[in-house]
Amino acid sequence: MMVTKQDIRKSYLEKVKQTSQQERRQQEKEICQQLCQLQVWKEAKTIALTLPMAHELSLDEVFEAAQMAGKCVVVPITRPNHKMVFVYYDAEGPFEMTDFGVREPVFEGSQVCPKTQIDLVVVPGVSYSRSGERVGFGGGYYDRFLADFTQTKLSLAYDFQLYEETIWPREKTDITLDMIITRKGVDVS
Ligand SMILES: Nc1nc2c(c(=O)[nH]1)N(C=O)[C@@H](CNc1ccc(C(=O)N[C@@H](CCC(=O)O)C(=O)O)cc1)CN2
Ligand SMILES: Nc1ncnc2c1ncn2[C@@H]1O[C@H](COP(=O)(O)OP(=O)(O)OP(=O)(O)O)[C@@H](O)[C@H]1O
Repeated sequence: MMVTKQDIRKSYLEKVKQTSQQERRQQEKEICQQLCQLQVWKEAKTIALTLPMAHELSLDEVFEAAQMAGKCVVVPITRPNHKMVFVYYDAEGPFEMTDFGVREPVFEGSQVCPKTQIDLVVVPGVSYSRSGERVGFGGGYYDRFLADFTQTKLSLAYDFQLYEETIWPREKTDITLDMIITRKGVDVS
């Protein structure tokens, strides 16, 4: 049987629905604790996060931890041709709602953070394999952005997001992550 990335996305949404809010919040807390123990986290001055979609692993804890540690947080704005820039996050906004249901800072007036300035990118996604392969929501935004990114790129995952093997077809443009963090700890490719 051929499993497509689309199948993986569908099955992910079902698993999210089947997981209680309480279970999700608990895993997020533990995942954040795992992340904060890492040397790359401790050393990172500028961290790229995302503003949430309802079904995604919440980064609320991570935003808070970053702010407590005095780190600089940048978030993405999607641009034409599946490009993405990261801008300095300002909780005060202004924001606008995208068609795909994520709040984004308004591009005009935002200060773009140069890619070379980012020490750590927390990459959103649907599912991952132990070798660091990732399935996202299908825009190819992160694959494009990370193609020439040289610092640390990692993802945070609920237990059900992590597959032992890459069971979906791998594309040449897919970028392999440096680490995947679950509540149990770090999986390095
Ligand atoms: N919270 C969060 N923010 C994020 C991402 C994310 O995964 N999570 N992204 C991570 O990338 C970017 C936005 N990702 C997107 C992914 C797909 C589509 C989209 O329109 N998809 C089409 C189908 C795919 C296609 O053929 O282009 C659709 O839904 O109709 C839009 C944005 C930037 N911000
Ligand atoms: N660097 C790239 N250059 C050109 N096309 C690319 C690049 N990276 C990805 N693509 C294309 O973008 C499309 C979506 O890719 P894919 O399904 O892997 O997205 P994704 O990783 O799920 O999404 P995202 O990165 O936005 O979370 C595919 O058709 C893929 O071939």
